[in-house]
Amino acid sequence: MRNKQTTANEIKINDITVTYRNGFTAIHNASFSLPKGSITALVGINGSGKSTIFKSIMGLVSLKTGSVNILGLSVKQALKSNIVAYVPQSEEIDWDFPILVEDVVMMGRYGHMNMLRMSSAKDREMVDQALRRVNMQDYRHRQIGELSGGQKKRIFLARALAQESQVILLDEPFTGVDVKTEEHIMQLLKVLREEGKVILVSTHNLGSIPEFCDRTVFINRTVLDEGQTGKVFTPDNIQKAFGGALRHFVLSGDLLHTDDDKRQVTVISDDERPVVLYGEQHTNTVLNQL
Ligand SMILES: Nc1ncnc2c1ncn2[C@@H]1O[C@H](COP(=O)(O)OP(=O)(O)OP(=O)(O)O)[C@@H](O)[C@H]1O
Repeated sequence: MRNKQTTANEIKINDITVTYRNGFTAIHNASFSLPKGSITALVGINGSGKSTIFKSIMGLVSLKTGSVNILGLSVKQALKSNIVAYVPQSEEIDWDFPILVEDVVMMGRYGHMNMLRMSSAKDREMVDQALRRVNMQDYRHRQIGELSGGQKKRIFLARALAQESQVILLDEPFTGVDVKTEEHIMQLLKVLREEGKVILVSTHNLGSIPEFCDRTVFINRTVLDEGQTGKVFTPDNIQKAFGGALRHFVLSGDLLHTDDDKRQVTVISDDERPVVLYGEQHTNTVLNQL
């Protein structure tokens, strides 16, 4: 039986296995929790199952084993209650579809409207507010397809804000965005965390994880490790998750020191923002982002 006491303050992924129709098992026996008022990074190589985890939380794939509990509700109940918002990867969207920016954001309000989808003053106010929060109010009458990659991301984030959801899932929010937009999105996510939202972000920007994610889940078709970023974001786990799939530079010995100091600088990069480690091999500490 569902125990509201232990799950109402978190999303609980419990031993899930997802097998696609072609028989491929993308995720097996994965378990982790996402507490309210936290930002969690979902980290793994291409094809490790990050999008499949998102789809499991949104009820878009059926589970072969296990369960997903969202703040005390089943996935079906959570979707019905409109408490889960999703910011998709850019590739998933047909940008040629003719639709205005403000209409994309208004889509976040659909769950609050009746069947005729007539927007109320409150709906319009929430759209205005959401556009202001992502600093895109001047673009509301533009076609979404005319915006840059970073601007499109902000509009989809605005749609999630307009939805007033409890849970925000962001699939690669920093891909193709400039540093300023990345900073802006991170600041906004921090504010949403303070508001008590549950935020799950898949990202290849390893360097920004210690800066803004309280928790990290490393996956490769199952959970390799998970917990507070300060504890689990270690060189060993990064290596375990990415193996040889990372760009890896080590500066040591003569390049750094004139004495026999054994400490070295290690720069590990999956995509854009690298993670920088300093210390002796295996005792490196994360120096945070460059
Ligand atoms: N509809 C599907 N049918 C069959 N296999 C699928 C389907 N969707 C995804 N897969 C497979 O499941 C695995 C996990 O895919 P998923 O999209 O979850 O990975 P990901 O970690 O999000 O990857 P990326 O970082 O490239 O976005 C991949 O091997 C993929 O080919």
